[in-house]
Amino acid sequence: MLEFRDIAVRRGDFTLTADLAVPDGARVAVIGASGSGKSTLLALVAGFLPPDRGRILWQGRDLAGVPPGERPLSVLFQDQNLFPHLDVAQNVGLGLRPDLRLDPAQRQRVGEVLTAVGLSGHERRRPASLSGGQQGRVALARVLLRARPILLLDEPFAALGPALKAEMLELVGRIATQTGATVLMVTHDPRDAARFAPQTILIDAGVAHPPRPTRALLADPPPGLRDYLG
Ligand SMILES: Nc1ncnc2c1ncn2[C@@H]1O[C@H](COP(=O)(O)OP(=O)(O)OP(=O)(O)O)[C@@H](O)[C@H]1O
Repeated sequence: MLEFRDIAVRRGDFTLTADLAVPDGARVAVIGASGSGKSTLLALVAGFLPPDRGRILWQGRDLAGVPPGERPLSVLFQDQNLFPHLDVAQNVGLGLRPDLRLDPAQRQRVGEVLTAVGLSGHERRRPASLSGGQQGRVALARVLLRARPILLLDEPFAALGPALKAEMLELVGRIATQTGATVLMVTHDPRDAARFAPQTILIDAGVAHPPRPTRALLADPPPGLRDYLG
């Protein structure tokens, strides 16, 4: 379980509070207006931002003081975190060893995850020569390879068209099932939330609310969310 216990964090004039828990293996959307604190919530879990108050616990262990690279998670942003000077296989291999000194078994594993995301035969290509969807697949292959128990997604497919985005979310769903990951996904699109996440954390007026069933939330949105959805 991922727990936000009595969390408060300030960024300039803005304060976000959170007191909630996310069950193991859950897929949870994070929605709220622009500037409501969605990325801030993920940054707390990732360890990019320390809380001013409260604790974040994973399986009962306080994550305070654990550096981002040692946290039990993978993060995917919109830019897909790909390195332009490295080829596809290297970009994926980084997920196992930042120095890329992979042993034969690890190299084989890179090949397997590239096959799993439909990129077999593209190992030597650079990210710039790939389509947006293919770049997304490279990033997801790395997530699959790392198989960390928490996956944080900050609108990673926002730049893709609707069909491709749906395909990518489907792939994320498969990877999450395969790895058993608990997923937090920031999105501006309620359709993505409905499609991907049975539960949703709504952030409104500086408060991240405990997860609620997504469909019920979208069917009868509270005033703040209704204004945002338009
Ligand atoms: N480095 C910073 N310094 C000061 N204030 C910040 C900083 N980063 C974010 N903020 C403020 O914190 C609040 C929450 O920002 P955050 O990026 O978490 O919102 P968001 O919901 O992810 O927004 P968006 O949907 O536009 O990406 C905003 O009011 C923002 O202005």
